[in-house]
Amino acid sequence: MAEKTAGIESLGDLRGKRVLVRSDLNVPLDGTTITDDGRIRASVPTIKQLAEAGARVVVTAHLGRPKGEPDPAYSLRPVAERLSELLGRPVAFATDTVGSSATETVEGLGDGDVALLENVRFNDGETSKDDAVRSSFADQLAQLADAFVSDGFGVVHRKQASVYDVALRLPSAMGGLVAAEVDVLRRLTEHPERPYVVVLGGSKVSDKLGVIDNLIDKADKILIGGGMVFTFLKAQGHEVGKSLLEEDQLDTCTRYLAEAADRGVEIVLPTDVVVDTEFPSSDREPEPRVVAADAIPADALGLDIGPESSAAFAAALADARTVFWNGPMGVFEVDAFADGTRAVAEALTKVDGLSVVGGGDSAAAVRTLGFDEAAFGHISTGGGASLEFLEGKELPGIAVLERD
Ligand SMILES: Nc1ncnc2c1ncn2[C@@H]1O[C@H](COP(=O)(O)OP(=O)(O)OP(=O)(O)O)[C@@H](O)[C@H]1O
Ligand SMILES: O=C(O)[C@H](O)COP(=O)(O)O
Repeated sequence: MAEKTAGIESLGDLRGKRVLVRSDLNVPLDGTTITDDGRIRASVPTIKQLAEAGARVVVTAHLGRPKGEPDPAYSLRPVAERLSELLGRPVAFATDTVGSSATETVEGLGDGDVALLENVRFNDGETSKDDAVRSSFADQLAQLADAFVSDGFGVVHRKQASVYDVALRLPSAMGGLVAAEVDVLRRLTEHPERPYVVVLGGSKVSDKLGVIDNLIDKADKILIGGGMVFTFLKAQGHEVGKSLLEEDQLDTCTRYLAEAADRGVEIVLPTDVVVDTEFPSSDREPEPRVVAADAIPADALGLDIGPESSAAFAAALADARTVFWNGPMGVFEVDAFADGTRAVAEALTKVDGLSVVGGGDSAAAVRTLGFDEAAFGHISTGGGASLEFLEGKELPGIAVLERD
């Protein structure tokens, strides 16, 4: 994909030009404190590159999922401050996206200056399914700039005004972050070195089953942990107590298990799990217990893979030459249920080949558990986007840059 798509140099001399950059600055916040700034750091090189080229850089991004109107809980102001620290230069903050503050802020930029517009999802035109509504918002965004750079890999799977429609209105280019992400993910889908092991976990079971469908004829082993486990265990006829379960996906899981067996792909499920009687909360000390995966008590729920499974997953990863990991193995945010995720992360750091971590929570897990990012081949900034890429779906934010 990337080789067909022009990079920033294709936009010509940018000195004095207003360049709108779509970044993914959707970071986790605790109040106004950024708890993981990985996506901001990943966005810095492109913004810096444009500023150094003399462009007047106008960054647009979303935070969370506000309902198409301003909501102070989702303000990008704290992100503007962090971006400014990381860039080592002021970042002007516009308190709206296309209104008077945005216009004045952009007008006030000198060559090489940087501005961040308030959360683009405070405008209902951004995410509207109605093409006309999205288009009219995209027209307003486009008026703020002379060129567009798409650099928010985490949103390229969204057909939204600041990702898709604006690229139809301005000379557009792919930013270095999107190009690098596409390049690595392509290595996972085209001729991966073998053995190729995929590790899936997390809580969004239905979101991830499509990936299994697409990888079942590419991967050698698929290791399943996290909240996904229980729908598979149930599909195998085991009781899962109060664990996360997506009943409507049982048939799909049964089909994948059969298909994998037919094709000689090993689907590895945990043999033991760490359970508790309640989901962790701040007003109760966890009481973790290890039980066999086929004997989860009716009053318990699985919150991590057990030690035997962690060792088995690490062993399955030991000789891998290509690994893709998406979704934590357990509720890693709570120490009592973080061991499985820690074991998989540790195993990935030892892979002799390409190891890719995809998914916002998995990437955050790696960092909060104290691993050095450099020990992994690549940590993707995209959760849904990297999954949809691996599912083989067309990503609107990339397709729009590649059109003739
Ligand atoms: N057994 C479990 N039961 C319930 N929740 C779980 C379980 N194991 C992991 N989780 C939760 O799954 C969440 C992460 O799942 P998710 O599918 O969102 O991961 P991700 O794909 O890495 O992230 P994102 O979709 O944000 O990019 C974590 O908050 C974790 O606590
Ligand atoms: O967190 C993400 O995966 C991206 O920022 C996209 O956010 P969204 O799922 O709300 O579109």
